[in-house]
Amino acid sequence: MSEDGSDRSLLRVSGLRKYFFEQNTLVDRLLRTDPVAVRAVDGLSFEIEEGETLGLVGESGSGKSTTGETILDLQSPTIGDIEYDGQNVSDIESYSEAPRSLSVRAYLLAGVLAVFALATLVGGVLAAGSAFAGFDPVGTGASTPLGVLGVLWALAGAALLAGSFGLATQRVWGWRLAVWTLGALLVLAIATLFVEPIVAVVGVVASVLGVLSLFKIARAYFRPPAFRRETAILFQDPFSSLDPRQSIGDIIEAPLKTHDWPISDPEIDANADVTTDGIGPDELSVHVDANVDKALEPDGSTVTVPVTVRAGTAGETIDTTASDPGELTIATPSSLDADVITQETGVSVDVSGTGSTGSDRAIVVETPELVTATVNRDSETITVSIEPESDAVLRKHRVQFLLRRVGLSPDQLDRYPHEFSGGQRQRIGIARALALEPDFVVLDEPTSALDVSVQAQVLNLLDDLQDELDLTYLLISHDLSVIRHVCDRVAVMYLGEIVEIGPANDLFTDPQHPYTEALLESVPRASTDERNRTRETISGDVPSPRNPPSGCRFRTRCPKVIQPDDVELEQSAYRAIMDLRQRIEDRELPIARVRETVDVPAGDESTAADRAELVDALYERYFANDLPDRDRSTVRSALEHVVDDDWATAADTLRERYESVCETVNPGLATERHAAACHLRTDVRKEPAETIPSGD
Ligand SMILES: Nc1ncnc2c1ncn2[C@@H]1O[C@H](COP(=O)(O)OP(=O)(O)OP(=O)(O)O)[C@@H](O)[C@H]1O
Repeated sequence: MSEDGSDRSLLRVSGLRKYFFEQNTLVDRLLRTDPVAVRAVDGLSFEIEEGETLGLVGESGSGKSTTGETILDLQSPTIGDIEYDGQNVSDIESYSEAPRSLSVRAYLLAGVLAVFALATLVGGVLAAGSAFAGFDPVGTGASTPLGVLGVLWALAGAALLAGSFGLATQRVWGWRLAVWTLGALLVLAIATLFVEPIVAVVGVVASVLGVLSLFKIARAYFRPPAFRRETAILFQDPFSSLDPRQSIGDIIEAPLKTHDWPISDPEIDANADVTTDGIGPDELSVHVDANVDKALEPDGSTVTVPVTVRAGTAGETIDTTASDPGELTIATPSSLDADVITQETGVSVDVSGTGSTGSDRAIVVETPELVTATVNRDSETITVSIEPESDAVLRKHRVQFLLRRVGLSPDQLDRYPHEFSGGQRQRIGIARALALEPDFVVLDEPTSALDVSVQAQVLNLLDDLQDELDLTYLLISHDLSVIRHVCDRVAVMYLGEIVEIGPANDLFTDPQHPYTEALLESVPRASTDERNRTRETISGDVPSPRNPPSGCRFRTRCPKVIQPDDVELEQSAYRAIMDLRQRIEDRELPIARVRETVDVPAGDESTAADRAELVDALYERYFANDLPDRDRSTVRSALEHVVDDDWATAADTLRERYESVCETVNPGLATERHAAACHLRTDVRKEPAETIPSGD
């Protein structure tokens, strides 16, 4: 729950599935091999509230990382909905929702493309007109073949014009149309080569220029989706996730460049808040660039630049390194040829010059860091223009700020990852993750590659950053102590499903699902009492996500699997029967080996007594402790069918008596705050039979 007590969901996931399809290549399809689905994430539904940390815990291979990556759209979901801040992620991603503001350069290039399209259209019409309609105002005297090409040029020109209009209005079809028509124009230009080489050369050059400008426009249009700016991921391994050939400054700056940060919002008004000292406001005008919101934080829909203008003294040198570190003082004398010396740490201004008006009074303008001021003075007015620093400077400042924020020195930005320790590298990873000011961060095993001694420092840093920046976290970990230490709520995953979800404290003190209980039991404890307790570890291997068990996926390993009403066996005996049944279904009983140990021949050569001996041997192999009479007789009857090579009847015999609700019905999670998908819970939801999407 968020700090103000409201429970606003930032992320809502419903029915999320992510299947990886194997044997799904063209060759497989030609050979008619059916694709195999690896059901990495299989029907997750949960919410994450603003400001909270949800932990995702489970054994290796349970689908935690795939869940995180699918939520962030680093993998596309097979099916299911992900809503972020009330909006479906696929809508946030859509092209029509791309950033509203385009750079002037992109508009300019779209204009160039339109002019080229228009010229092509006009040229084509003139050539066609001259060849076929006696319309030849500029005397092209085009031949019939050139006339035919002219018609095609005109058509392509019209299509390109439409395409550039579509681009300017941010439509996907505009992009496609422009690409296709430029391709067509290139072919036409080559065709024209055989008819009119000069026209062809002009056409080729123009088409190539068109293609180049198109790619530049595309870069501006097809920025990575807005959703990715609001979210980030911190990877497990700080060694492999940082490119060793890039300086850490470049590493942290990379997402800023990819997303064209800083981004200006044309809907934010910019104005100046001017105080003057010794200079009459009536002789002062201040122009503020509309895009200063790039450099300054807007307050609602307005960004205000505090500007102080004061009279300076001729001969005074103002060294801004000595001023308030949060502020940059830019000064110019009234003459415009002031000697401004930019240093890495600030700006010094020599105001010894005299004003063009003859005054020896200098003008000093103080503005916030990251905007620059230029002063112009004529006999009537002093004009101060405020504009943001260049994007490159703003990005560098941001990188320095981020480095400071994660506890590293901003001077280190030219150094390379190998010069840092594991903990420091993970701090660099955090700085990179936070570069675009995300609201939601997936932390994928953030400390598991680190020394124990630095794990706590990194976790504390993440905690501080969460408070300071109102971050919401999804923390993926198999380390229960990390989860317990950090998370508000916890979801436990097993084979692609959430088996239990609830507040961290409730889940750790009162686990509801046998899998959660087993996971908690498997954690080594520090105290002697605890160490001596009997630890019930989970038996068996995790089944394959290619063919997960029916019903409850944990049932093949569950120490509490539910027996049918008329069966009352010890859990271990029931488990042994279930395991035997599974082996029979998989036809994996080592009959031949057991036959050798008791020296019983195969097939018709064996007598009834031989077969009984073989059944005895098999029974003893799997049931060291004898079963009650009725169960012994059922199991032996099944084994007899096995010995007679009738595996199907053997499996049916066992299924008839021992089939558990755990295998026939998939338990779903109830909507309670603390819920477990287990038939032992009275509030369990019974899931309908599922349909598996195909690999198409
Ligand atoms: N690209 C892929 N192609 C096929 N199978 C995949 C792919 N990525 C993951 N899987 C499978 O999906 C299942 C879930 O993997 P995932 O990495 O999400 O699990 P995890 O719980 O994060 O495990 P770990 O803690 O080991 O990272 C695994 O069985 C894995 O083999």
